[in-house]
Amino acid sequence: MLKYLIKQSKSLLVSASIASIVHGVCSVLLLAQISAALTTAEADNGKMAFIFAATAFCVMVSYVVAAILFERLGQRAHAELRGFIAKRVIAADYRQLELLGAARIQSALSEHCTRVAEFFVSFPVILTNAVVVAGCLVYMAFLSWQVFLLALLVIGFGSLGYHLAHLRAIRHLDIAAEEQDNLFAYFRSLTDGAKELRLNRDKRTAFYNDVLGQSIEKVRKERTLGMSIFVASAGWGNFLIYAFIGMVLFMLVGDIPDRTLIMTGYALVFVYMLGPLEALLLNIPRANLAQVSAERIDEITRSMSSSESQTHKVELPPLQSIRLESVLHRYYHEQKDEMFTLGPVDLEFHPGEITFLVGGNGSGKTTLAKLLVGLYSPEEGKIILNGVIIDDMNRDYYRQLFSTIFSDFHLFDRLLETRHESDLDKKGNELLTKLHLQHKVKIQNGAFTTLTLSQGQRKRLALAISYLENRPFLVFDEWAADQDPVFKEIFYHELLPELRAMGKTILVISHDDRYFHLADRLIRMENGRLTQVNAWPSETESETIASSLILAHGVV
Ligand SMILES: Nc1ncnc2c1ncn2[C@@H]1O[C@H](COP(=O)(O)OP(=O)(O)OP(=O)(O)O)[C@@H](O)[C@H]1O
Repeated sequence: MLKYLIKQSKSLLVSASIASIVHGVCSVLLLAQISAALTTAEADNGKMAFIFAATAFCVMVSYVVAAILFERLGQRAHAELRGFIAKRVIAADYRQLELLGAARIQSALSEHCTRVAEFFVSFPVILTNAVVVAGCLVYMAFLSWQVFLLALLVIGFGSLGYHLAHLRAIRHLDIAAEEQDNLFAYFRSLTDGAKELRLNRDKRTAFYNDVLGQSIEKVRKERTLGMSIFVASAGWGNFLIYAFIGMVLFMLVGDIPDRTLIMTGYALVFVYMLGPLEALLLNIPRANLAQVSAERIDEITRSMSSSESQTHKVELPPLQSIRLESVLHRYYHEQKDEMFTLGPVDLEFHPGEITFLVGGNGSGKTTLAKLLVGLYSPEEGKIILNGVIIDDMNRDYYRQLFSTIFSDFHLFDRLLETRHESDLDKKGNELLTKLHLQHKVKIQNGAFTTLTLSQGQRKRLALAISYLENRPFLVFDEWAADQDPVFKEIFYHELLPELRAMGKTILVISHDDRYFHLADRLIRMENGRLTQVNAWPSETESETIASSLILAHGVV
């Protein structure tokens, strides 16, 4: 991931790095000039002052340029990452997203993204200070090769200690990053489960103490451990530096004649080098944290594979028929080591036909609908549209035939239409009136004035959107379940026949046995299998089917 970001902003990164290196080099030159001014007896003060001022100016300019460029780089990386993950989420196979879960995606989009972007804040600090430290070492080598060799020895020891610490620390940071994904799921429960938590004190206490609190604590503990190991290794580095200074001052320099002069030069270099070294040791762990987050993002985006090609076609073919041939799908439930199998299903749909899909809870109705509309690809069997087999190459195109309202539907706050029809607002508001919503919500400039509606009203709004989408095939998954009796009547007796008259193909998943007789065809699902395909049930027949459903579930 870091490599991808670096590649995306190559020129900006190169410019920012050059500015950082110039800043580091100029800082060391400044040091050399200060040292020379202090230790050289006869010197051309005017010339030295001029060079000093020019170098100081370069330090200032290179610092500002590097800081601005890296800030831009950081913000760009953040935006790129968010865009990259969002695009992957949009393109991912729906089933992969279900398996991955919303929490992990949220965690990648928020926290992990921020940490990776922070790399670009740490990077200039690391780069500039590494240049200053390297420059100081070179300057020391210039003063004395023995001191330089000693410095290399110290750096060798420091790096070894740092590497060992790094291996251990990364393990803890990885555990923290993994737990953070769970934490995001619990954060969602805080808002999604707000009613339940308020109504039940025990649930609230147990949720906080045993679930959320423990997860927060685990992230805190593991991250603290990981970062403490890094900080300890920074301390080890600091200790080595002082040991190095001590050895140079008291052992290497010893009682040489020009001791004071030489000592002044060294002392200056050491003092000058300490700040950058500390900054270096502190910022490397941050870069490591970014690396851990980048790996996590990689892992999450890798599991969002997309086997399908995205459609670019705008025109849809006239729907003649959709045929499901021996279509099969399986869910594997890991915890219970259980498998739910839907199918093999054979079914055919034609335009202007209302099909009711009925069956008990968990029998597989929604799963069949997801297969039909192309959200799942069949594990076995095939779906055939107008004689053409649907596969990964054309499934996205095929999906554009459908407008669906599943029970867990989502309402966007605006009509997301790329066909910019000028009278979209007018058409939308007429539909809202038709669905008795005109006093609750309006469409203005393509956006809904509010979404704070009752569940039944939200479903009517979703229905209005389905009308506007004007797709040939409509799927309603227990749409009428939240409607009052009056609107249920309107839905089954007026809206469905009207949609059929418009030539739409309609699949209605329903438990409303009173209306089964209104279907052109009634199909029944039981434990993943279609047990009955019934054309044009009469009113008495639909009552019989309803009672057989009740008997099948022992509800009498
Ligand atoms: N996303 C999923 N991952 C794993 N298993 C699932 C998933 N969705 C449904 N299942 C399982 O598949 C079975 C059928 O579920 P489905 O939602 O299709 O039933 P349904 O007939 O629509 O039920 P209901 O009338 O309650 O809406 C259930 O036993 C359920 O446990």
